[in-house]
Amino acid sequence: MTGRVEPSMMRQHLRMYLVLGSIDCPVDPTHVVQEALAGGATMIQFREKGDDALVGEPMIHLARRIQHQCHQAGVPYIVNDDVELALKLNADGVHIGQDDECAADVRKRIGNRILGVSAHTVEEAERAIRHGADYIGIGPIYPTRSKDDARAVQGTDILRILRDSGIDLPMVGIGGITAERVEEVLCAGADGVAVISAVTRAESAREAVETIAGASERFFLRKLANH
Ligand SMILES: Cc1ncc(COP(=O)(O)OP(=O)(O)O)c(N)n1
Ligand SMILES: Cc1ncsc1CCOP(=O)(O)O
Ligand SMILES: [Mg+2]
Repeated sequence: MTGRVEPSMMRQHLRMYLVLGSIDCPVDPTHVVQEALAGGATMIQFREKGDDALVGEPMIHLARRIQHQCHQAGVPYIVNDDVELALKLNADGVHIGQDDECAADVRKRIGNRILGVSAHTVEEAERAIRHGADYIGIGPIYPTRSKDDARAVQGTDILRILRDSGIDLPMVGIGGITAERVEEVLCAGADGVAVISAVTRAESAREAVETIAGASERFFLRKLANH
């Protein structure tokens, strides 16, 4: 990568952002990824955490396999939390939260790779911007079963509050998002949706992604037509 990713490109990557690790998937996670990519996932985050999560070589092996799938599909591959792993794999980016390594330090370590930072308030979002975030992840928007230590549910109001405060950075909503909720999340100001269970636990990950991506596309086409 020669320079930092452009905000307009970042917004496209955030449209249908799949986040997953082995514990989120009732079947082989690489199968879920393959189906999700075929359905139109626009970015993938490897988030291998939780009680029964893989560690060591098996974790690295899975991380590499998913990275290869993303590379073949031309879709950016982001590593959650583990900056060391992201650098070792030469991933396209890293996502960190408020309890992880300081975003400014991560920016220095990863150069121009994509940096995503979780934020729950205007102050956290403004700090993430100062520290060099390319996008912010906002949530949980709705109740979630995929993150034990999730903060309080924020609803879509937080997205509106952030936009009304003048924050223009690419922004993705996360937490309990389903196809039926996509429009509400985008309407409140998000550029896209990040989902785990709505895709990983769907009977068909491909159809789940197609439905979510379709709802998103319809929203943005309507927005364009109304301008
Ligand atoms: C896109 C996106 N947004 C938010 C998060 C949550 O990050 P964090 O708060 O660090 O929590 P963990 O995911 O590490 O448990 C995310 N991973 N992705
Ligand atoms: C990682 C994360 N951060 C905030 S909520 C969440 C979990 C989202 O998972 P789901 O889409 O299954 O609610
Ligand atoms: Mg984290």
